[in-house]
Amino acid sequence: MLLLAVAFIVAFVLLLYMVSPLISPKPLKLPGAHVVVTGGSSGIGKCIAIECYKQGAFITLIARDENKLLQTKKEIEKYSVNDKQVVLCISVDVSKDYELVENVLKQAQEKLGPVDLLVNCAGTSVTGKFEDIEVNSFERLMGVNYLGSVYPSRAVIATMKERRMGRIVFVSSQAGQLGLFGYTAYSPTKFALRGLAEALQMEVKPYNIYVTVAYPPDTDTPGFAEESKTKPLETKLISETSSVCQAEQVARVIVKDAIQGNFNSSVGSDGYMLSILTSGMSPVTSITEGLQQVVCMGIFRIIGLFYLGSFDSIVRRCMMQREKSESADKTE
Ligand SMILES: NC(=O)C1=CN([C@@H]2O[C@H](COP(=O)(O)OP(=O)(O)OC[C@H]3O[C@@H](n4cnc5c(N)ncnc54)[C@H](OP(=O)(O)O)[C@@H]3O)[C@@H](O)[C@H]2O)C=CC1
Ligand SMILES: CCCCCCCCCCCCCCCC(=O)[C@@H](N)CO
Repeated sequence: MLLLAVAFIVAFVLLLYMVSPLISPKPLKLPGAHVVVTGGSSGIGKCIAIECYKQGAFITLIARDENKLLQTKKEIEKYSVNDKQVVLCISVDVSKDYELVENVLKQAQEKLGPVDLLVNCAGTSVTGKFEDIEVNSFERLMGVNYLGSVYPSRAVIATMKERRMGRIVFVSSQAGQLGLFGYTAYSPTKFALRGLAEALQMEVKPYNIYVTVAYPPDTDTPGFAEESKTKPLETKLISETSSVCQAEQVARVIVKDAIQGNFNSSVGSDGYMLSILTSGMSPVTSITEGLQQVVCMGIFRIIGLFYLGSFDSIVRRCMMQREKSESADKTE
């Protein structure tokens, strides 16, 4: 009986592997490809642009600050692998006016050809207690992080469908996989990207277009330094659970996953566990990935419950500390 069950499982797994070429996309060829990176003038976006440029791609950088763009262009050009390569800069706010975003992307495509890979990396964060975050910050973050990814994607998708090829990356965050103290304005914008990516992937898969959602951990960038200035103590302590990554490393992983057309892109062991744990109804891009999810999800939930317990106790300790020092202040 046991033997029969084992034989059945083995046969099932073999069958899965036989059909695996049907669900695994063909890798994207970066040499000569046109890669657009929003938020490409700083941090993770800049490193993604450098990584693609090193592999022979033509780059369009999109961000608001022109000086930062030009400086980054110079920095990237140091890594050229042939003399035809171009780095184009476009100064535009990705979150304000759809028509404008569509226009500048049209111009970029006239110069460097149709977009092969779009990386939506422009984003920003605000941390604080729910009641301390300015009301307009909720709207602003949704604008930049969510709509700022919708607009460029919406602007390139028709051409990608016509060409029956293309890749779109959404840079979410580990805070787009679980909600943490201090991230009431930021997390929802990153969760939203996951919903967008799942729905879009189902629409465009028959057109050979693949969508990737990246969930980076805390990463050493100018944006992270800015965020750290006003981060609540609770958020700091909780985040220290996992260490801060280098932007180059995060970028390498994202570019590799985008090339392979993986739906999910995560960094490190926490990232791996979180992605398995939150895989839900997201598409799989390899049999191995599906099997890992089936086998590991329960165990990772148990580990996750311990993490949640420790986060709750951090929050409680901070609250008690605060109340103690407040009452001490009053009695003085
Ligand atoms: N660093 C981290 O710890 C993590 C970051 N992330 C995500 O990764 C992405 C990049 O983060 P990071 O590298 O730290 O960020 P940085 O702040 O270092 O860079 C942000 C980039 O986005 C551009 N940008 C911001 N707002 C707009 C806008 N409205 N229109 C166009 N461009 C804009 C900025 O240029 P300019 O200001 O000139 O427009 C800049 O190029 C973000 O989406 C972030 O949420 C995810 C997980 C962890
Ligand atoms: C089995 C499950 C294990 C779970 C481990 C969870 C560890 C959580 C650490 C979360 C760190 C928050 C990252 C946010 C980064 C970000 O987006 C901002 N820095 C942007 O600037």
